[in-house]
Amino acid sequence: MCTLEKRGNIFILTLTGEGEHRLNPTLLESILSSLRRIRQEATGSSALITTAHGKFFSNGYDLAWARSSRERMILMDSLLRSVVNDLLTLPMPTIAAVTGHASAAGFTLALAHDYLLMRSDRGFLYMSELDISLVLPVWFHVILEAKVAMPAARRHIVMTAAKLKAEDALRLGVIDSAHSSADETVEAALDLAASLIKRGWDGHVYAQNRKVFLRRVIQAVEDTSQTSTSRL
Ligand SMILES: CCCCCCCCCCCCC/C=C/C(=O)SCCNC(=O)CCNC(=O)[C@H](O)C(C)(C)COP(=O)(O)OP(=O)(O)OC[C@H]1O[C@@H](n2cnc3c(N)ncnc32)[C@H](O)[C@@H]1OP(=O)(O)O
Repeated sequence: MCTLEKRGNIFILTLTGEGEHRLNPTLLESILSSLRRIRQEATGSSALITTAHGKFFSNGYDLAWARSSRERMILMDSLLRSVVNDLLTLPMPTIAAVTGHASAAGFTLALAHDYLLMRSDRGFLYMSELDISLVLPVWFHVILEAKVAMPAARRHIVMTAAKLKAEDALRLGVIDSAHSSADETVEAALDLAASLIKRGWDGHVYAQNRKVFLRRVIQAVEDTSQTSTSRL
């Protein structure tokens, strides 16, 4: 599940518990509910930080739940698309404070934020599809293309299923900053959020500019005709 805390104009969405924070309908609906609350409660210039408890930020889709049926895979994909679309249209800056492993759909969830801060002592960013004989959904890659500039870096991430530590992710331009611990990562995210809020932007104008800046990503997220042909 997840919790939502408000500190001044900073919203902190935390994936709770010591588990892998696998993205299944229960967790995805909980995130969607929190994002709806943020839209209702935000007043003035605000920011969102998404983080997690334990050694995982999110270990990706809950394949154990979904493998039994195509319908379940499609539902999981559809709900994650909704979460990502809500993040991409949220009227405030968004920051992922990656305090643990982020795999495949969990990595994509982190990439759906405007900023990505990561702990350097533990945790990988890991597009694991090749290792688990699944095919990367096109929309996952469209997000990766928008966030990671170098083709060689994207090839390393997708075509070698690299387990990126924070120092690798920083060198490859995947993350904005690396920090010595989970607590340091959240502290840095709070500092970044405060500095962005201080600019006093109109959140709806911010969201409209992000829609221009990431228009191809939003198109891909909304285009459900591009579902992957992964093996279940
Ligand atoms: C036909 C259907 C059509 C339908 C249409 C819609 C379909 C849509 C679906 C399509 C699906 C495709 C997309 C898929 C999306 C998904 O999300 S699928 C699920 C993806 N998830 C996974 O694959 C899980 C991957 N995770 C793992 O393999 C592991 O959990 C892990 C991330 C590698 C972590 O493993 P674990 O052993 O738990 O790790 P640790 O014990 O924490 O660490 C291992 C060792 O590494 C050391 N370490 C960790 N971090 C660091 C660091 N930053 N620096 C240095 N060292 C580090 C750690 O200390 C450990 O070392 P030892 O202690 O020495 O072992």
